[in-house]
This record gives sequence, C-alpha cells and structure tokens, in this order.
Amino acid sequence: MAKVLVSDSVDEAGIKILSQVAQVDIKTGLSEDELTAIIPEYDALMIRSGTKVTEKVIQAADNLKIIGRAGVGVDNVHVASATRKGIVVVNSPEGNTIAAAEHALAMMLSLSRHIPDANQSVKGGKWDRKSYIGSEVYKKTLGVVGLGKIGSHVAKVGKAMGMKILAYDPFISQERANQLGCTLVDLDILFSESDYITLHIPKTKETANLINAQSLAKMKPHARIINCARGGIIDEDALYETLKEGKIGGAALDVFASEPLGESKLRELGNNIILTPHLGASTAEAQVNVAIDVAEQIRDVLLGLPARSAVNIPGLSPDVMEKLRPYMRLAETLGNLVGQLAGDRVESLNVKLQGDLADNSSQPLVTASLKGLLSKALRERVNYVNAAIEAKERGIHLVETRDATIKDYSNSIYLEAVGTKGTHAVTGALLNDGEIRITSINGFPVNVPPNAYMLFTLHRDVPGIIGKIGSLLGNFNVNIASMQVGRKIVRGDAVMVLSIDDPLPEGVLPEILKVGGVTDAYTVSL
Ligand SMILES: NC(=O)C1=CN([C@@H]2O[C@H](COP(=O)(O)OP(=O)(O)OC[C@H]3O[C@@H](n4cnc5c(N)ncnc54)[C@H](O)[C@@H]3O)[C@@H](O)[C@H]2O)C=CC1
Ligand SMILES: O=C(O)CCC(=O)C(=O)O
Repeated sequence: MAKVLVSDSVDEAGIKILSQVAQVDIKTGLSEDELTAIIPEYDALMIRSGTKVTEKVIQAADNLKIIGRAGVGVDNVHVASATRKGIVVVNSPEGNTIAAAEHALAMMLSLSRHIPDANQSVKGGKWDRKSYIGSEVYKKTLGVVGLGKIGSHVAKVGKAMGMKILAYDPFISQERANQLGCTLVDLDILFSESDYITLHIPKTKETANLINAQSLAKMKPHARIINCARGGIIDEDALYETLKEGKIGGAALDVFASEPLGESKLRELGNNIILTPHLGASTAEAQVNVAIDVAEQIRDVLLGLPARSAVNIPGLSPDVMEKLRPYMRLAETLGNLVGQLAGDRVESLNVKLQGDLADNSSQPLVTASLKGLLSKALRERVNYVNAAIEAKERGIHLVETRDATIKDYSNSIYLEAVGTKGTHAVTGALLNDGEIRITSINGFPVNVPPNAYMLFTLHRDVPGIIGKIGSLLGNFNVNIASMQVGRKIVRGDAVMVLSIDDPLPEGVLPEILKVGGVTDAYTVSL
C-alpha cells in the first residue's frame, strides 16, 4: 500500500480521502533533517506553508511521486528539484481565494477604523472614543496590485463598497479589467493616487521588494498598504522607517520575509500597523476546500491518473485527457522507436502532430514523445514531469509542427530524430480499437503493430533478399512472428520490418549487414 506523509496540519476531510488509497502518517513540526531522514519511505507528501520542502529533502525522496500543497503558493517547495526528480507538485489554486480576499478586506477596514487598537483599549478598561476617529473607504481609491483570483475578488467587493479601483497587472487584459470595473494603470500612478494599496501577486524575482523606500515615497501621506500575498514583496526595513516617520498612514501585514516572524522592529510600531500570523487562508471553509482539493489529486496520482492542478506539468481537463490518453501511448512508443533507430546522442527531435491532434491541447503528446525518446537511456527516471527538462539538458533540439490536414489516418504522429545513426523518421496512428500501428519508417509505408523485439532492414528490393534474411535468422534459431516490406517503387529502396519472439542474439546483425543489397539493419526493443 502507498504511504502518504502529512507534515502540516490539514483538515480531516483530506485525510479521509487519502486513507482510502494509502497509509497516512501525520507528523508535524519536523526539522529539515528529520524530514530528510523519513522521506524515502513515502510515495506522497501533503503540506501547507509550514513545511519547507528543500532541495536536500527532495534529493532524499527516492519514492516520492507527488507533493501536494494545500494552498496556493508553492514557494516553500523547491519546484525545480522536484521537476528534475520527476515529482509532480500540485496545489489548490482556488480553495482559499475567498478567505484570503476577505482577510485583505478585513485588514483594510481594521486599518480605516482602528479596530484592533480600539478593542485593546476597551479590554484594558478604557472608554476612549476620541483617539479612534476613523475614515470611510467609500469614494476612496483602492489600488490592487495583481488582478488574479484574490485581487479580482477584492476589487469586486471594493467596488461594491463604493471605492474607485485602480489596478496594476501586466498580464491581465483591458477587457477583464473593464469587466471588474477597474482602471488599469502603471505602478507609479497606482502608488501616487491610491488611498489603500493591496498586494495580490506571487513573490518572484520581479516582485521581491516591489514596495521599497522609493515606492513608499511616492504614496500619499495617509496611504495604507496591505500585504496578504507574500513576505518579501515589501522591504520591511523601508516600511518600518516610513511608518516610524509617519510618511504614510499605516500598514497591515499577514505575511513576512521570514516566517514565523522573529525579532522584528515592526512589532515596536504603534497603532499604524496591524500584524497577523499568516491567517489569510485560515477559515474553516478554505481549509476544507484546500484539503479535499489536494488530497483528491494525491489519490489520483497514486492511482496513476493525472492531477488537475499540477504546477510543474500542464494541467489537463478530464475531457482532453480522455481524448489524449491512447495517443500518449502512441507518442511514447514512437519516441522510443525513433530514439533506438537514431542511435546515441540524439541531437534533435521533430514532432509533427497531424489531423485532429494538431490543436494546442495536444501539447502533452510532445512531452510523451520526448519521454519515449529518453526512456532507453533513463528508464524509469524519465516521466512526464521531467522529460522536457532532461531533453533540454541533453541539448536535444525540439521542433514541434502541426498539420491539421488528414493523411492516410485521421490522427497520426510523425517523429524524426537525428542521432549517431543518422536521421530516422517514423509515423504511427491508432486503429479504431485503439491498437497502435507503425505506419511508416523513413518514409516507407508499412502497417505493423509494435512488438517487444523488432528488426528493421533497409535494403534494395531485389528477388531473394527476404529469403536470405529469413534463412539467416533461422540458422540462429530466431523465430519470426511477422514480416512486412514497405517500398515506394518496385525494385527500389525498401524497408523490412520483422517482429521476432526473442531478443536478436549477439552477432546476427553483422551477418545481416553482409547480405547483398542490405544497406542498414537495426534491432529495437519496445
Ligand atoms: N495570506 C495567505 O494566507 C494567502 C496568500 N496567498 C497569496 O496571494 C497571492 C495571489 O494569489 P492568487 O490571486 O490566487 O494568484 P493568481 O495567480 O490568481 O493571481 C496573481 C496575479 O498576479 C499577477 N502578477 C504576476 N506577476 C506580477 C507582477 N510582477 N506585477 C503585477 N502583477 C503580477 C498575475 O498576472 C496574476 O493575475 C499569491 O502570492 C498567493 O501565494 C494566497 C492564498 C492565501
Ligand atoms: O496554508 C496556509 O495557511 C497559507 C496559505 C497560503 O499562503 C497560500 O495558499 O498561498
């Protein structure tokens, strides 16, 4: 039975799903060394933001197939190492959207009405109404940085509260911004014209320290900034100085450059800052959503099914997956075949998707072709997650072409590879019953199913040659299961494809090459 490690606290609803297919161990609060020591036992790991899945942990994770992040941000997972090791990383892109958006809105209203301080004051025995005069958000300007799932919800609610919404997101269309009633502006305008600024972007190289001394200096003296996205997007030292000097109105932070927040000058500030301990996703509803979402994906991957929200392989809708599944086998088989024909050090692979396969949803077939091509060298180390990266690292130049016109078969895949044995090309298609057919070899038409052991010869189509090869194989006790010749013109160049029952014994190939008229011969195992 598969084993799943749950190393952060996740909702019971997720544990129930995992328990249907695996032994589930819950071990929270592990150090990096403790996690590294036990991870080789596990097939899957489920985490929230607490566990840091470092390169060291992934190096040791020899049986791990999937890491499930019950939440959005995967910045606590070394995704590049996971990809290289062929481990799928999944998240729950929508399960906590509303929770995080509502937390940002709660922060905005808390800042505008001094709720945390007023609460503390009353609990401290006071009845001070003068110190807590607030300001309304109605008719104020809200600047939303990042108009994705969370930013869009914040914008919609802000709009409903009568706010003017400015937004900055270079990857969002004007049409989407119009739908949400937002005005797309550049960052400088957003900084200088907003009364409230709320961040809803991932932390990337581009967004690290986006809010720094220079950007803070552009803000209105009463501007309030909210970060419920990721620590490190705001330069905390610059924010501290700006707030201490009263240059902006306030800040509310749920996330920090280093978590848990340790010694920090931010804690010393007064009522112009609100700090929460990364609570954006902490609602009962969001925790059930993300736990179910991720547990279902872990279950599916352990059962050999695709994950719907993988961050390191393209996610596919069930419909598309249903259509592609048989063709994935075809692409992989052809990749394996052309790789063996082309020999070692393959330097290029041309993948041509034909007929209905020519649309963009067929992209996974390119990955499957690469997986097949590399499978001889890498065996089980190559999978759909790391095939592209492994190919790139080997310097294999990948060319993808698409041709929607229907050839002999309604949907077919053509692969051409160049390696130490020259340029070779194969085409394949599926029969109505889903059986794979190799339909051409180096441009010669054939119609053969793939077989565990195969022999291919390139030869001149002259009388007697087939008999000679047949007798030679007989002399070496090789049993032929099927044989077919493909040729373009009578007595011209031809290809012979033989399916044989056992691997070709050592020494047979050189003998075949000695037969008059044979120009090349290859043995392949699929
Ligand atoms: N505090 C918490 O507990 C939670 C925090 N989050 C964080 O909130 C953030 C947003 O999450 P979602 O809205 O679900 O993500 P999303 O992917 O739907 O939206 C992110 C948006 O940021 C935009 N973006 C990317 N780079 C940008 C840049 N350089 N400048 C401006 N815009 C840029 C993207 O185009 C996208 O529209 C993430 O960092 C996520 O990790 C999410 C859930 C809970
Ligand atoms: O798991 C959590 O509580 C944090 C959620 C979060 O930050 C995210 O989903 O990106």
